[in-house]
This record gives sequence, structure tokens and C-alpha cells, in this order.
Amino acid sequence: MSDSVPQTLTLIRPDDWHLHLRDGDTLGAVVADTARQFQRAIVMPNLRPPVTTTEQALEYRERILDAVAQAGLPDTSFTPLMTLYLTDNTSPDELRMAHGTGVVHAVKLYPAGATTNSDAGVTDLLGRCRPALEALQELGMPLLVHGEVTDPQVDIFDREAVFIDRVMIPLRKDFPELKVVFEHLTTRDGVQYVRDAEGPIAATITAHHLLYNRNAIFQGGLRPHWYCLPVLKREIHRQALIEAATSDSPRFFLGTDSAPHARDLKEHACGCAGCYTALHAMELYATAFERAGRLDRLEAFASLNGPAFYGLPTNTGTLTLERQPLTIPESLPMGGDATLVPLAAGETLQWRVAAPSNV
Ligand SMILES: NC(=O)N[C@@H](CC(=O)O)C(=O)O
Ligand SMILES: [Zn+2]
Ligand SMILES: [Zn+2]
Repeated sequence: MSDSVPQTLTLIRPDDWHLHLRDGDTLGAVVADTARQFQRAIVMPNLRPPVTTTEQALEYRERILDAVAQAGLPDTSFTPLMTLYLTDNTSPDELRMAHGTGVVHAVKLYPAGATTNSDAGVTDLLGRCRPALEALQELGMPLLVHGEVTDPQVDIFDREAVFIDRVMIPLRKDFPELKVVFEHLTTRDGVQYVRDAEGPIAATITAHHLLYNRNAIFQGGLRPHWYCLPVLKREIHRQALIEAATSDSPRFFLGTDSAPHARDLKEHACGCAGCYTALHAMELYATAFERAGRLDRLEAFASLNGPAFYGLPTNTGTLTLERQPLTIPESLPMGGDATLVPLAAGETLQWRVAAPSNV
């Protein structure tokens, strides 16, 4: 007989270093999914209008905490880690004020036009944002990067690799001490860059980019719930991401990029980009790590590497997963009449989150 497979897996309570909670009814509908699994989450600022000021970030934080309190969870200790949305006009003073609050932990770069709600994003990073970048470097505040060029001449599958050459390398040459997180990494090129680059750099990796390659978008027909940005890539890239996430490099950590969009806007002639994974995030990651034979590496990826990079303490509680079938619901309420389709709806996973413990 082979070694017996583990039936439970207890980890230091994990954090989600890349999350979209939205606002209003959607926030109320989704926040409990994250708070059940994760102790903390870096909350993305791409609302409409975007979260560009400290004041907006503090108000948004209150709305998140209210939504957690109203969700009726046994444990309401979930902590949102706020971010600001970088624009061409973000001032160093605004960044100093944000940093001084102690609750705004990072600033997000969306190249204008690159993804959902990025219209107010940056048009020319090194041309327009030098004072802001200098302030971030000085404050030790991470710049979180949606790393895709928006040049329509560049093939959509190459936008991350081209971003490394055109933006990432020049940025980090000019600001070598700037802490940078390459968000939702999707390519072998990105993995090699983050693994080997000098200076403070790290990357988040989603569960869907670990589990699927681009065939998933087209399997048996066009499947909009597998469409996200950066788009799923070839199998060689997925394998590189698995190697990175399960390696002993502390530069790779968990960021779900769970991105709720209403079903009718996903199943649409011009469907929105984003996969909803907050409901079953740790189950999806455990599935990916187990398939790679590296469940032993999940805790570093999910619970240790992120706080180390951000300079935050490791959580003290735990989260336990059990080997129990979990059938992913076909649809979830999203507030009002809207519904939400979680990634891999209707499929069954072999892991299930049991209960968090904050002891
Ligand atoms: N990942 C996505 O496909 N969508 C995200 C935006 C983002 O993270 O780029 C969203 O806000 O919907
Ligand atoms: Zn993004
Ligand atoms: Zn995102």
C-alpha cells in the first residue's frame, strides 16, 4: 500500500493578498466568503469611482467592517488591508497621509485601460508618477502592479511578458528599493523575472491560474466564467506557476483575485473579466497543491510569505481543511436580483474548509 493520504490539513490562518470586495449590496453578499477563510485581505481599490484618497479608503474600510459585522459570522475579526488607486495625479502628501493611518498598506497601479475599472489608471508611469514612486520607496509602502501593457499591437497572451521589458525593468532600475508586488502572475516569463530579480519584489498567484490553462475558456464551447485578466495562458505557463508557488522561494504568495461580476454581465456579448473564487478559495488552492504533490508547501504560500513581504505579523489562529467532498454551488446571491456564478460551479472538490480557530 502507498502512504496514507492526509485526511486533514491544519494551517496557520491564511491571508488573501489580492481581493475585490466591491461595494454596496455586492460587498454585503460576498464579504463573509472571504472572512470565513482568511484573517486579512488586501482589498483592491478599483471601485467606481476608484479609491484614490486616504479619506475614501478610510470610509470604504468602515463599510467593509460594517458588512462583516452584519454577516452574522461567529468570528468577526477579519481585517481589511486597504489600498489606494494610483493615478497620474496622486501626490506624495496623499501617500504619506495614507501610510500614516496604519490601515492603508499599499498602492495599486492599473495601467489605464488594462482591466476592470482601470479608466482612471496611470497613462505613463515613469513620465507622470515619479514623485509618487519616490514617496512610496521612501515610505517602504508596496506598489501593487497589474502587469500588462495596454498597447493594442501586443497580443493579449503576450501582454505580461512585454510589460516586464517595457515597464517593470525600467521602473525597478529607477526605484531599486521600491517594494513591488507583481499581481496575479500568469506566465513563465513572470515567474523567472520575479524569482531572479534583485531587490524587494514578490508576486501573488491565483488559484485559477494554478488549476487551469487557456483551454478551460474554450472547453466544449465558450465559457465566460473562466475569463479573467490577465487571461489564462498555455500549459507551460501554468506549470511554471505551480513550480513557483510550491517552491521554497518566499517571493510567491496567495492572492485569489476573487472578482465578483453579476452572472448577466459575465454571460454577455462582451463579458466582464474576473473569476469568483472567494467562496472556495482554500479548497481550490489545496486541490492545486495536492495535484502537484506539494501540500506541505501550502502553508508557506498561504500564510507565511505574504506577511513577511508586507512586514506584518503572521496570524496566530489556524484554518483546518478536511478531505470531504465539496460541491460548488451553481449560483450565489449577489444582492438585489443579481446572482453570481462561482468558478467551477457544479464541480466537486475533495477538500473542504472545516473551521477556523483563533486560539
Ligand atoms: N482580474 C480580473 O479579471 N478582474 C478584476 C480586475 C483585475 O484584477 O485586473 C476585476 O476587478 O474584476
Ligand atoms: Zn489586475
Ligand atoms: Zn484583481
